[in-house]
Amino acid sequence: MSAQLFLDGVHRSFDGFKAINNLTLSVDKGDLRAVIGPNGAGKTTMMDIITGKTRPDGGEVLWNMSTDLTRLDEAAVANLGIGRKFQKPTVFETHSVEDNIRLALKAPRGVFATLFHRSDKAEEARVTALLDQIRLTHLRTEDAANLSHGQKQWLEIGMLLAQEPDLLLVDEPAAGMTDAETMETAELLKSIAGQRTVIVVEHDMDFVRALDCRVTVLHQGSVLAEGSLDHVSARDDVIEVYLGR
Ligand SMILES: Nc1ncnc2c1ncn2[C@@H]1O[C@H](COP(=O)(O)OP(=O)(O)OP(=O)(O)O)[C@@H](O)[C@H]1O
Repeated sequence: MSAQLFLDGVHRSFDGFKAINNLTLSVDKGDLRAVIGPNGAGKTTMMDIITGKTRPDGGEVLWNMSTDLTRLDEAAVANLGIGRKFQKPTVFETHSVEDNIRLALKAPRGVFATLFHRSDKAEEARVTALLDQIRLTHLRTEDAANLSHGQKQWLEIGMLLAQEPDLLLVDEPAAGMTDAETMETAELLKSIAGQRTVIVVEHDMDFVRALDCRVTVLHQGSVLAEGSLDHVSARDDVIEVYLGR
């Protein structure tokens, strides 16, 4: 097997409730994967387990089929090149867009440093390339505080990219975005995949459709269905868990 990330029989209960129940999931290097599922399906808990925030009661989470992430803490997981973007954007509001990226370039993985350093040419080229990728070149000298919600999300994605993650976990990026921002975010994540692996948890089906990628449906802590969005959304069991019939 060649999966970059392989969850094997993972369990986690909270007060007897099985939030993650024998979850097995495999993602290859460079994949773009959407994870969907009704409220309480275990999506956030799954991300928490991958990133070392929550320890499972059992099972393994293998990185490159060798390192069991469940034995590591959050900092060690981040250090392996696994970056996480939470739903709420966290950028340095009183710094310019380009300085936010510069700070992230200097920081150790998983921690944004708080000191500025002198920039060199290579670093400036990287800042320029990242700003271009996240579509914020025209706003590079603007304070981050003045960005729209969607632009702040892109900036934070850019800050994570500055840290060269191999795997990017993104939690509901489209929440609160305009329709145009939502579609641009899908394009951005598609442009990141291939070089990096991207796993996106999302509720917005227009966004998931725009991602045009393999979809995993979680339900009661395990995988209910997997395949294209058309494939999974045509299944009676998926329709049932979404519509509660
Ligand atoms: N720290 C915790 N303590 C107790 N129960 C928890 C904890 N974390 C999660 N749960 C429970 O586990 C279940 C799965 O929650 P989780 O947040 O992973 O679902 P989700 O699929 O991300 O849902 P949503 O789409 O609403 O964010 C829920 O019933 C939740 O209440």
